[in-house]
Amino acid sequence: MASSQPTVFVLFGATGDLAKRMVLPSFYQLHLEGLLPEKWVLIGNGRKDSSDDEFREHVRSGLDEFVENVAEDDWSTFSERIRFAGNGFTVDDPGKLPEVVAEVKKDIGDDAQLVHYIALPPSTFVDYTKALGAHDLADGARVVYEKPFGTSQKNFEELDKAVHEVVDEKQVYRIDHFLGKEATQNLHVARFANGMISGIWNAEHVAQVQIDVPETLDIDDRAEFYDATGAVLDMLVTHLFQVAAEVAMEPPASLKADDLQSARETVIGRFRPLDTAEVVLGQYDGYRDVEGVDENSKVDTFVAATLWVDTDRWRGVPFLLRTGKMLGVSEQRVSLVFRKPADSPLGELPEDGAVLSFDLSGDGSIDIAMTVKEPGPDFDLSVGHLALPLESVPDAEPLSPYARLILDVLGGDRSLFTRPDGLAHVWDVAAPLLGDPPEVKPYAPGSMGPAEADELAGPCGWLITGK
Ligand SMILES: NC(=O)C1=CN([C@@H]2O[C@H](COP(=O)(O)OP(=O)(O)OC[C@H]3O[C@@H](n4cnc5c(N)ncnc54)[C@H](OP(=O)(O)O)[C@@H]3O)[C@@H](O)[C@H]2O)C=CC1
Ligand SMILES: O=C1O[C@H](COP(=O)(O)O)[C@@H](O)[C@H](O)[C@H]1O
Repeated sequence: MASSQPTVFVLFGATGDLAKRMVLPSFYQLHLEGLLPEKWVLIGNGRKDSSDDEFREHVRSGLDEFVENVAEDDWSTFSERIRFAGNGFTVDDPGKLPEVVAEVKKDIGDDAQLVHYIALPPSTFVDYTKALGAHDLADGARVVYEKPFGTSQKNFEELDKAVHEVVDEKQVYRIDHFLGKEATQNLHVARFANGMISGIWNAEHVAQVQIDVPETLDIDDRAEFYDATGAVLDMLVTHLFQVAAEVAMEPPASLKADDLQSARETVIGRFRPLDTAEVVLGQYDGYRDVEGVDENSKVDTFVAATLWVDTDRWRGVPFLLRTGKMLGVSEQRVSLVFRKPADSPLGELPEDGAVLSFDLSGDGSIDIAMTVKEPGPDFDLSVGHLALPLESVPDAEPLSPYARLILDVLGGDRSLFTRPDGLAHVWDVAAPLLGDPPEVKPYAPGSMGPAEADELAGPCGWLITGK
């Protein structure tokens, strides 16, 4: 639950794509489910000088697009708590924000918790952080940073320094929304709550781990952002590394924020720097024709990589990571492929005949693949599948990842947010790839990426085939 303390939520970048698609619909979900404090106000910020009503119209059109059936009563109680403070926000000129914050605090209480959500292009994070300090809006506030927290090692270090000059680490919430997914949270619950799983979560039993996030999505709406970023920075070193850390971490002392964060950040420190011979980069045919993309762009829209985790638990087990745009299928799956029993009396067994997997998409699901006798007169082996959709769990009320993470910010729980020590290691792990990337190979839209990526997966192959 969020705290009951009155809250002023300032959304920087309130007119942007992320705000419209994720943050505002999630806030609305929390409002509908009664999970927000009794007294709260959301103040949108932007560079234009829009009125409260103009911004409310903008919010409403976003909800109509991304939320099913917005009821008028619900909208009315939601919209009356929405304000807009325009004219930008810089060190030299704070625009209207300080005066609107003061007005709102007068109304809901001077002790209101201030939460700043920075949903802006990453290039602006340093300046907005400095402006928070310059205009006395940082004291005691919580500050949420969107990903990526740093666009290069140098930029990460500069941002980290700027942030810590203005706020204490305990005030900082760095979002990686893959950590907020229901099925991602179930990675450690499945493992630490179930004796049948905890004992086999290691190299003795697991032959390989696949973290596979192919997407059919293109990049049309975000061409400029994407062409400056690419799949490695957009997905691999952010979401896929964080999920790999969730799988690979040692048992935390408790599931309290500090212990869980430490377990995740410590294991990132044991990721071996990537070997570019084990990385395949790709770009889909037609990418350079997209408006906003450089006609000679060499940006990667696909990456597959083998990650090695140098701990006793995982030494020798490849973590196969893959993601890309315009592929044949959209899935988000973490799979632990188990070793075949040695000297089985059943003879040759399928490579993918024992797999525990977590579907991270939507409300999430936990699935098991196991080798069984194919029912019938003959003694043939086949692979059967069991699925546990998490929404089918009694009393389940799944939250979207953004709703989960916003709720945690309001409640002051930093367990599912990243820390700078882990992020600093991420740049070390990625350095060989960023410094000397392999050639970007072409692939056909609708395929599963360059053929070279298939070789990384070994005899098991990628479990998601797109067929
Ligand atoms: N969109 C997505 O799907 C995802 C985005 N993210 C992250 O969320 C953040 C926001 O992304 P997104 O919403 O797509 O970005 P947008 O490009 O839509 O920008 C958000 C808003 O920021 C303001 N803005 C843009 N450029 C500047 C600038 N130079 N200085 C000050 N304000 C500026 C604009 O508002 P105005 O004109 O009103 O000032 C704009 O509407 C990024 O860090 C991104 O990496 C993370 C996951 C997914
Ligand atoms: O952060 C990002 O994530 C999305 C995939 O996230 P989803 O869970 O919301 O589908 C990805 O498409 C995008 O490129 C990336 O910026």
